[in-house]
Amino acid sequence: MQPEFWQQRWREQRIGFHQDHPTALMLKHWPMLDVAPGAQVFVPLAGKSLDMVWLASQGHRVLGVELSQLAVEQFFDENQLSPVIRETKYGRHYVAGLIDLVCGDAFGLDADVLRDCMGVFDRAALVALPADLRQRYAREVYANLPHGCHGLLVTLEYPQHEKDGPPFSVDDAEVHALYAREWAIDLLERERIVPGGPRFEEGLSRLEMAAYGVRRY
Ligand SMILES: C[S@@+](CC[C@H](N)C(=O)[O-])C[C@H]1O[C@@H](n2cnc3c(N)ncnc32)[C@H](O)[C@@H]1O
Repeated sequence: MQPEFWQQRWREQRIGFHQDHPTALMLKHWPMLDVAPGAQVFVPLAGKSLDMVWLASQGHRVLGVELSQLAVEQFFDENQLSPVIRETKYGRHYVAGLIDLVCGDAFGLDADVLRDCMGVFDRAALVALPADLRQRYAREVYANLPHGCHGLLVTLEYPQHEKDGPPFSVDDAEVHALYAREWAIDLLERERIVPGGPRFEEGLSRLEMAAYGVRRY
């Protein structure tokens, strides 16, 4: 999945993954995870997700990263936020209130910039990546999060041969293979999505969404 693929999706506004509300599984499970209110929460592959607004409303500082400048600009415009912009080696940071959204490559982040992220929220991020990049993502991005960091990972599962991603199917075995050496993984909920809907699920015989609590040892 090359950056140009996503840049084009944003240019053409083919962003069916975007929700005009915060993720329901986050609203349900986040409060039980006990991420301290002042903790910074990492939101990888953030898009213009309203999850960032909700996390900030809970008192969290948010560190998002998103490749597309269009997505970043739409996020601040649509939420009536006026960001202050500064450049670092990680990209262009747009900062407003508790939210710091970096327009840059998640694979360019290091342990230094992520050192305060005691929380993580991953929706449509791991599953947006093809298999080889998922391995790099776990090894190179999650590995830079501090010990004790905890949060929520939302995945999708469906018969991969029935449809091409993204989003890709990432099953329970893969989640464990990617993370279990460094992270405690706890399946919180698995939700069956009724097939035949008008969006991505069209044509799939089975589609499930799973929410995992994750905690770095
Ligand atoms: C499927 S979307 C999900 C966005 C958001 N998490 C949501 O729930 O709406 C994936 C996003 O990741 C961005 N992206 C893809 N690869 C990236 C990378 N290497 N670094 C930062 N952002 C990336 C894309 O531009 C796209 O906006």
